[in-house]
Amino acid sequence: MSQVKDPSLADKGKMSYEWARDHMQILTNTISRLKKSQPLKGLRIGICLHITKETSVLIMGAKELGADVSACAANPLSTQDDIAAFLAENGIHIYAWTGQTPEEYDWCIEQMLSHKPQILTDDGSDSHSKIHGNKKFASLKVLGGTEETTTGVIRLKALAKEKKLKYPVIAVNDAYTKHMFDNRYGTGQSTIDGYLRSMNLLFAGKRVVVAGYGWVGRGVASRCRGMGAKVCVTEVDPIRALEAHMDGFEVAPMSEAAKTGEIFITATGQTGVIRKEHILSMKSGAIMGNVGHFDVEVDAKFLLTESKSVREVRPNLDECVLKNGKSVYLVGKGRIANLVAAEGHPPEVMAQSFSNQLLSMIYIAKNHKKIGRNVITVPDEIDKQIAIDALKAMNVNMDKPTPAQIKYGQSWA
Ligand SMILES: NC(=O)c1ccc[n+]([C@@H]2O[C@H](COP(=O)([O-])OP(=O)(O)OC[C@H]3O[C@@H](n4cnc5c(N)ncnc54)[C@H](O)[C@@H]3O)[C@@H](O)[C@H]2O)c1
Repeated sequence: MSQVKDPSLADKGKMSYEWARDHMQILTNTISRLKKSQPLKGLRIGICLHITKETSVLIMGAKELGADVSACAANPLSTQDDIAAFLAENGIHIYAWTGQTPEEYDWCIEQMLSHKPQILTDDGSDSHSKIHGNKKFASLKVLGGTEETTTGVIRLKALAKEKKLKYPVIAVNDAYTKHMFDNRYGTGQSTIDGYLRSMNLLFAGKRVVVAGYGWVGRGVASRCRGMGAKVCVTEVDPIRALEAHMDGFEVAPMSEAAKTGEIFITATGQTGVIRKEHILSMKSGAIMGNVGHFDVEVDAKFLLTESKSVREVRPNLDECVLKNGKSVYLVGKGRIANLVAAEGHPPEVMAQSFSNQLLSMIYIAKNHKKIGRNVITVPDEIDKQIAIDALKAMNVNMDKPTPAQIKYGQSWA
């Protein structure tokens, strides 16, 4: 029995699903192409992803290809309740609502796992981690899994390194057609969206500090610059710091950037990036938040429990009056702001990510015995095909190398 916030939102969810579906041509074309052969027939698929309108297109697609799907959210605050209601009405076993307590979040993952998924798709690896760390699920026979995000891939690779990984996993995040586009352009745009919905202040002329210049950080920094902000990047990797410098951004340590920044966005996947000492040195009025996977980048606990007072001044924006008398602001409780304060990535970019997900599920179904207990990347032919499909969907034509060029490219003389 599914559990969602309000089943009466299903009609609204249907409209949202249709809007996303109609802008996810790459994915819907793939689903139509494969529908006849039913490559997921009879398979139980477990999904632990952000329950958004784009995810509903993936879930309904897996169902159309024959799967029995159970689902839960990959974050306690990111579920779109109308979409969850729509999925429940359409035969998906779903356990998701927005505003979950940590206990409810955990319970929902366990409910999803109680359907005994044979293929498990995760974003952040909380469900993969549960299978590996909780005796209750030790007997589950998972054929293989997929993982959507950088942080989840890091956790799975750590398991594989300790030789504890129980089944093969495809690191969907590592496909070119995923991280170069979703992490960069998807998060770039939806971060601006989340911050605007929460604070609705002007970016132009503001000093924005972006922590991390990986795929996400690059996208966020470039979109903030596009909005007219003066962007400063903080990094710990010398090559990425150099790249940010040559891309024309100021680069500084957080201890310096904290004193002058007006808006802060963390995108590192690391813990303790904006700490108490940074927060205390900020200017009154500073706004901070995080778009990395977990809520460990900004010290939200300090802000929310050790401030003189805390009040929600706008949706997803807490004003924290510090003991030093300054007021600073936290977006979305320090959780993934582009999903908590906005709707996550736009459908066109998720069509690429979720085509990778769907084709990886099918690959696992066919090849799980061959892969072994490893984390592998999305096969090259799938990645390239998605790029070709994406170009087609966007009406972009490219050149083909001539036979002479192919020969020249393979010669040494
Ligand atoms: N919000 C979203 O929708 C979304 C989408 C994709 C990925 N993510 C998440 O965002 C995070 C970053 O992903 P990515 O793909 O950019 O990873 P990445 O590995 O490409 O980049 C992370 C960068 O952060 C830097 N870094 C690490 N510690 C730092 C510190 N203390 N200070 C400053 N910089 C530091 C690293 O050197 C690296 O350059 C991950 O948690 C990932 O799961 C979120």
